[in-house]
Amino acid sequence: MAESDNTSVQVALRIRPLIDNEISKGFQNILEVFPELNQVKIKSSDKAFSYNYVFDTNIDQGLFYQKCVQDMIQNLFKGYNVTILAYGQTGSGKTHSMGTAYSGQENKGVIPRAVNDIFNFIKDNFTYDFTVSVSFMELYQEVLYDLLAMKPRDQCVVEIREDAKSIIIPGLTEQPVNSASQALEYLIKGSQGRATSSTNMNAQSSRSHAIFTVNISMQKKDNR
Ligand SMILES: Nc1ncnc2c1ncn2[C@@H]1O[C@H](COP(=O)(O)OP(=O)(O)OP(=O)(O)O)[C@@H](O)[C@H]1O
Repeated sequence: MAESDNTSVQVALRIRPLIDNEISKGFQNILEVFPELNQVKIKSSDKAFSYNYVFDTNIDQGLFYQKCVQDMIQNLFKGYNVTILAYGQTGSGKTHSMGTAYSGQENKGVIPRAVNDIFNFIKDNFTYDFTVSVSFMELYQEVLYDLLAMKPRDQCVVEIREDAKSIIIPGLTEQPVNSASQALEYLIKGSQGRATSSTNMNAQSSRSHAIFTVNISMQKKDNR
């Protein structure tokens, strides 16, 4: 993944700042952070936890991406699958960090930054022809929805199947894209169709899992 070791799965802990609502209720941060050791300690106990990366509340979106995601994007062009997964309880900052609810803003998260890097790599590469497509799905209450089907929600349901080699989703929309902005338009359109409502811990909770996939095929120009 990046500088700290070469294992195929790495974990980054990002601690989000307290939001206004929490500050007004007197909530306090309970973690002591040792970024240089990639460790956190619960202040009231001796319990410490280590990760591949630990980011304190002051890390900005750009540095977060640069430190723990950007290097992985190169691996796509070496033929690897790259998965970036955000895990945490409601309100912990998954949508913010991933940029799934991107609407064109400056303070963008991982997905728009990764899409930009993918197309920058393609633009600078003259050896290969590239074909890129995107898909976007949502798992909500055990039902899988195709967020790019552009149909009424009850007609967007797709099924998960398994063939001899892999998991497949027959009928899932794959939109061909030629630029970062085109790919991000689909991210914006798809995320507008997601189920959201409030939880006790997040006024704008996603209430679901979302998977945005970028498929890249590359063919050496000489081989045609
Ligand atoms: N690093 C951060 N800096 C500033 N604000 C943040 C950060 N991370 C999250 N937030 C804010 O915290 C709130 C909750 O974040 P977010 O919606 O991303 O959580 P979530 O994990 O996706 O929650 P859910 O699972 O309920 O969808 C939002 O108001 C978001 O803007």
